[in-house]
Amino acid sequence: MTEIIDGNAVASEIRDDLTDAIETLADAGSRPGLATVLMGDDPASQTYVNMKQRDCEEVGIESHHVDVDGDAPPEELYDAIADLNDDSEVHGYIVQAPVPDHVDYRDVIRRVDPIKDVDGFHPENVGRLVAGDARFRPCTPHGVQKLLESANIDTEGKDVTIVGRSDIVGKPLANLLIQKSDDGNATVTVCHSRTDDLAAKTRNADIVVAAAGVPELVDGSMLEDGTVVIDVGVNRVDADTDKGYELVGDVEFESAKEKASAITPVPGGVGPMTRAMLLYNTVKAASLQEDVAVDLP
Ligand SMILES: Nc1nc(=O)c2c([nH]1)NC[C@@H]1CN(c3ccc(C(=O)N[C@@H](CCC(=O)O)C(=O)O)cc3)C=[N+]21
Repeated sequence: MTEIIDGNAVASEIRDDLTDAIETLADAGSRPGLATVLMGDDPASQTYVNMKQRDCEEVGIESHHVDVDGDAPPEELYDAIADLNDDSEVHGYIVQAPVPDHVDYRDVIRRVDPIKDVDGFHPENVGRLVAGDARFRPCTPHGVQKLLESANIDTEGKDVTIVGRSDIVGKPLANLLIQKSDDGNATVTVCHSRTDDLAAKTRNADIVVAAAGVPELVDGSMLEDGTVVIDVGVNRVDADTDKGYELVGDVEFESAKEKASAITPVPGGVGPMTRAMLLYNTVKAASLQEDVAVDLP
């Protein structure tokens, strides 16, 4: 039987576990604050922002939001960032990607105060992670690690094939999984659009993480029996539904499920974990800035 890993359930447990830490902070007189910044009106980004606000409410994190006009000059976004860096009620914030084409996301990230960088994208935080001294683990890779842990899937000595080399998922996840630690110790292969014979790499894997942003790129024919399959893809494809679209992963679920020992669905897999780990990083940011020790799950 293939185990369907329930990301909504694991994310809900993490939110529960975070409430203790949030109470500890409240007792010390501070409430963690998370802000989202959205430049432009990408509909997917708007959905995520709304979901994050609901998550915050549920656990007792104060949520803030800043909209920047999609046609505004980059400086307007930089000003919003400077304001958030100065705002003592905001312990963490993220600038929703993608930003409009006339803005360079790297220039944006460099302006975020690293202690408030709950995405973990600032070069200082990337460097710390690579050096094995992560301050904020990027939310999606961290969520993948927590999902594996929740399903009792040990990564030690395992062959993990990551499909996708993004700065947000593939690269940081590869770095975390090769680290000498209980949630690392894996042998990692990172594949991408120029990889020769992708199927040979996925067939060799004990664990496949699909994070390429290509709908249904990985199917059952590319997997050996017993593989653990983690689907990071959240692709909106046009469909005849109420919303006019359907959410499709980077894995062809039905055929992959026939081979997998465990698999994450889309929706309801990695997505909710990404949001839960954002709350986690926000609590950690508040703990660091307020100098109040907390127990994190
Ligand atoms: N600075 C920045 N940080 C991010 O972390 C970031 C970003 N930009 N840009 C876009 C991606 C994507 N992302 C998702 C988060 C949650 C779900 C999620 O909760 N998905 C639900 C359902 C979503 C739905 O129904 O549309 C699920 O998979 O079950 C999906 C995708 C965060 N990202």
